[in-house]
Amino acid sequence: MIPAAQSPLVVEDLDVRIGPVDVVRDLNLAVGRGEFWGLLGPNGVGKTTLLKTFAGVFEPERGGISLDGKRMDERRRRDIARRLGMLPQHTHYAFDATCLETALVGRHPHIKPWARESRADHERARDALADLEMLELAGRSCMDLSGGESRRLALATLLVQDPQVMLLDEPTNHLDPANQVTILNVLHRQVVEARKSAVMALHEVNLATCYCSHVLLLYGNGEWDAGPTDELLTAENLSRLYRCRVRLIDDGRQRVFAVAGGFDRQTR
Ligand SMILES: Nc1ncnc2c1ncn2[C@@H]1O[C@H](COP(=O)(O)OP(=O)(O)OP(=O)(O)O)[C@@H](O)[C@H]1O
Repeated sequence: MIPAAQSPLVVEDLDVRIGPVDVVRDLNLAVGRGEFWGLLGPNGVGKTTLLKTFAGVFEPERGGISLDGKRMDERRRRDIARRLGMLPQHTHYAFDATCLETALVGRHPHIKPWARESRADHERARDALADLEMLELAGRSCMDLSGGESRRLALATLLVQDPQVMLLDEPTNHLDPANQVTILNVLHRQVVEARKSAVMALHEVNLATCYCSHVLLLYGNGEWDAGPTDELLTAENLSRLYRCRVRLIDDGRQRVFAVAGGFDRQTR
């Protein structure tokens, strides 16, 4: 087992609260290289708030976060941006730029202020757009994209940034099932082949089962559970998590979780 100190993202004794919502109490976690963590919990439990805390942009009540062995609050923002990147839940583009120019913004933490992006930076941006099946849109304005295309462009920009730690807030938002699989395959390759570390908030439990090596479950009132996906993603835990009855369906080829309401009606 990798010692926690060598994990790119280490969370120690963390208490997070927003308004009246107790997000976590005493959270301890080490996200290692090659680990893909799923962050699951009901609406409003604090997944986005916790990701923002991991990114160093939301202040915890207690405890701290270390990035590559150094406390986050001792690092400069530019240094953090070279090591950690976040895909926010919503994608808004403030400037009318092409998709290629927008993706190139991901290189900014790596180049000197006022310097131009290099040929290698351009190649990296084109490769990321190609990975997200968006190369044909490279010259299109980012203002003219559909919801799903905007989402894929935001993810391409994150790939161009190339951080060790990726924080992903519902990356599959706005995407049809095929595109969900496309982008999760890209992210999974980043994690497994390039040995990156990812924490991804999502609501699609069956995608978490397929892609995540570990899960962090937020139950509300500061309660949480963390560990390997195989151990923690059970019908019992999911029923408690979402406060509705969840069943495991296993046809011998695939195991899927289903909310029992609709399923019960079909099989009665
Ligand atoms: N700036 C704020 N001030 C006060 N409360 C806030 C603020 N931002 C968010 N909240 C509240 O904090 C709680 C947690 O919000 P958060 O967005 O982290 O939840 P979430 O688990 O990501 O939700 P969802 O699954 O719906 O995206 C919610 O009740 C939300 O209304």
